[in-house]
Amino acid sequence: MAPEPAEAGRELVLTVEGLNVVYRTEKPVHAVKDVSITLARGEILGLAGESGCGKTTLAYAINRLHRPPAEVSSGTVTFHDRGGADIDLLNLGDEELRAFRWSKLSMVFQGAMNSLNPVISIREQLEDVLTTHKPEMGRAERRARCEEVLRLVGVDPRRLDSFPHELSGGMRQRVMIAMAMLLDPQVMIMDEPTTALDVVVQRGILREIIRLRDELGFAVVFITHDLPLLLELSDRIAVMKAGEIVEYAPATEIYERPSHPYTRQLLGSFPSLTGERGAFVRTGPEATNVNEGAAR
Ligand SMILES: Nc1ncnc2c1ncn2[C@@H]1O[C@H](COP(=O)(O)OP(=O)(O)OP(=O)(O)O)[C@@H](O)[C@H]1O
Repeated sequence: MAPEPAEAGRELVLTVEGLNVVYRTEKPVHAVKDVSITLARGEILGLAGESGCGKTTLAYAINRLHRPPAEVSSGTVTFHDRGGADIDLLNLGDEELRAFRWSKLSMVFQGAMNSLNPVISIREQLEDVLTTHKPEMGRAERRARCEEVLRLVGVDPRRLDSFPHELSGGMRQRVMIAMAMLLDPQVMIMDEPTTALDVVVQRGILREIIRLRDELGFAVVFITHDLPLLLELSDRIAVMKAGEIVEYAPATEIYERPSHPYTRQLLGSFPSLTGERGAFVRTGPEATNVNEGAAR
């Protein structure tokens, strides 16, 4: 499937072309099949599909985080840097890759909140990212940046001296999002970032993500099996089935005119989407009142 041309006037930040990922196990699993997607600057791209369809494998491969037995058998991933340079992600050396991750593209994983080190304070864990990537940064500046990102995600900076177990699950996940934002990346890949949280907390965090995207202009690949949530959040949606992207269109089009039978089936499996069409509210960048919409 050829990548969709960028919408008029929208500059691209990421292009994935013909990507194939295979798990080289005894019986090889072709988990990602000829996937081509583009991500525009500031865009929220939703990646939908049932468990096991290959969403996580795709996200890992984009950021070169896949490990054997997973192998990218063909395809390209190109990052279009702010300065105009194109970065061929699949061919970066290890050092370049380390410098690239977090600073240009960061990831918030499924259950990331549990990956915080329990015996190290939030401050130390955030500062560690800065010391590694920006060794030139002074102590005061580092502290200020950590406070700033916590504020951005709605966590009181006084929490910096807390340990992970002293924070609720929602707060820990916000801390992980803050960490992903520390170096001001151009792209964030979020893999089921709120699935483990209750609906109210989930809504709050999603509202923050939309607001921050509007303010800071980063692009997001948002992965979830929760299609109703993606319809509200995303500009475009790619629907994945058994490793393939079977439909790829603006969220409104997916909702109003789903063309693939599998998309229709997915939409049909969410009772909240099958009622009065007028009840549905989109909260994309064009929506006038993003916060109110997302709060529903
Ligand atoms: N280490 C592995 N070895 C072999 N096959 C794997 C491995 N990891 C994943 N797979 C297979 O690859 C396919 C895609 O899995 P993946 O985890 O990417 O799907 P997903 O859509 O992200 O699912 P979920 O929403 O449950 O995380 C599945 O068939 C899965 O069984």
